[in-house]
Amino acid sequence: MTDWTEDANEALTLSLVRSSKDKEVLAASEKYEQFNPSFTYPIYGEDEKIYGYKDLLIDLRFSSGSLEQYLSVSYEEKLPSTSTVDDVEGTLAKFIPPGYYTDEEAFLKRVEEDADSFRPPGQLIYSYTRPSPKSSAKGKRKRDGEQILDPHSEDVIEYEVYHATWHTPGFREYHRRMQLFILLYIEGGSYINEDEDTWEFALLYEKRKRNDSSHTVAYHFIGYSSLYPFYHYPERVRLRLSQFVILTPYQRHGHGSELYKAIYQYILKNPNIAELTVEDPAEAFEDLRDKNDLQMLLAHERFVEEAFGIQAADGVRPPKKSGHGEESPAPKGKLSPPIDRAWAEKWRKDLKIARRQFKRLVEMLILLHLNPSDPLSLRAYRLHVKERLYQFNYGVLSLLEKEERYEKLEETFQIVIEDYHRILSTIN
Ligand SMILES: CC(=O)SCCNC(=O)CCNC(=O)[C@H](O)C(C)(C)COP(=O)(O)OP(=O)(O)OC[C@H]1O[C@@H](n2cnc3c(N)ncnc32)[C@H](O)[C@@H]1OP(=O)(O)O
Repeated sequence: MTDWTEDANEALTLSLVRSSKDKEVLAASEKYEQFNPSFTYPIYGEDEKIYGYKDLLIDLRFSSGSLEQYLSVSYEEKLPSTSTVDDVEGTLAKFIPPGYYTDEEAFLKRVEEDADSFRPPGQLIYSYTRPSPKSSAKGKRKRDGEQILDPHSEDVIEYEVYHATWHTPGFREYHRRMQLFILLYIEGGSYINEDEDTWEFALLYEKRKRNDSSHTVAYHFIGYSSLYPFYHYPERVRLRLSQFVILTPYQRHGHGSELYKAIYQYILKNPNIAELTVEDPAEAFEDLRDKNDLQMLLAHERFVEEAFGIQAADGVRPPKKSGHGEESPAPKGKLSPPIDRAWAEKWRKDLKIARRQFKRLVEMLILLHLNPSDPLSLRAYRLHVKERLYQFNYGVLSLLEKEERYEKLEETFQIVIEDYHRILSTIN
């Protein structure tokens, strides 16, 4: 019997299309043609299935910078249209702006035009570089030939982060093309309300030089984050990071971390913003945030000096375990429980980190050099963490009997500590 049901996540294929000139500069590892969404349930329903087709392909392409869209639906066979056969294009069309391309030739022409003219919307707030995937081959003799490549040529790729608001010219339309990625990649993600005027956005692009003598650059979209300001007493705002996405081909290359750093630097520099908070973070994002926050704190000379009681001259990193079961001497800094709360709060405010996150970071940093053979320190640490956990879970814990409450708290403590060890093991 023929199965007329297709998996919507497999049928929907996404691609970012570069102009022919821009494709020339790519390394083989970058020629990611197509990728699939993680979720399609907001579009095609809870079970992410499409009924009525065989070998269905929903080909949704984006011009890699301007995000102009092209949509084509094809299939091997289709059942005669009835109410149970899904309207593939009509359903998706409700989630993208009208006027998308359906003529491939016209779309590819647009891609070529946009590659020359597209510039990111908004203001440049942050940039970084990465070695080009091609650069590792440079300067080395190729195994299959005589050619020695020039080690000084285009070895790095630049990346730029732009800050935009609804008032940025053309941004509203741009955002309408971009927001589909939220539905496709963030579990529980939904479109934001365009009528709320105060949304802010951080947009990440790859800035790629052409191979020719013109030195033209083209911008390719990598990901973005949307942020919402809430009132913060008495006269500032707290910026809440609401959505954050890095497109599949660029994931796990440190771009999410750089976009996060860009947002954090923007907040640090802006006197109107009191702190950064995050709305309902996914686990992968929590890890990204923890890692970057910890690295930032450990690179902060003055913080490390005060926290660990070591002089900058001794190296800004806190003392590490010797690796032979012996511990280095316990540090004499402020990060030994009981913690000086006023000291911690001053740093939290200066660094504009949300309260719960800062407390977690402090707990992780204490753990970094806690001597497991010193029962007094261990006890002080346990009390320190449990006090926060008790307050955080007060609603649930207060309903339990005393014994059960202790058990639950201990259980939670062990889970938290295990997770801290996992995160700490990845940062050195
Ligand atoms: C507030 C919110 O919007 S929460 C929603 C977050 N967004 C999503 O889930 C959308 C889909 N996913 C993404 O867009 C990306 O994968 C992100 C934003 C989660 C991560 O971006 P990336 O560019 O891949 O992150 P980056 O390469 O900087 O990774 C930094 C660290 O984050 C953690 N991390 C990143 N991706 C993952 C993952 N899929 N699973 C577990 N940990 C992860 C790791 O600790 C990683 O360090 P490592 O690579 O050395 O192990």
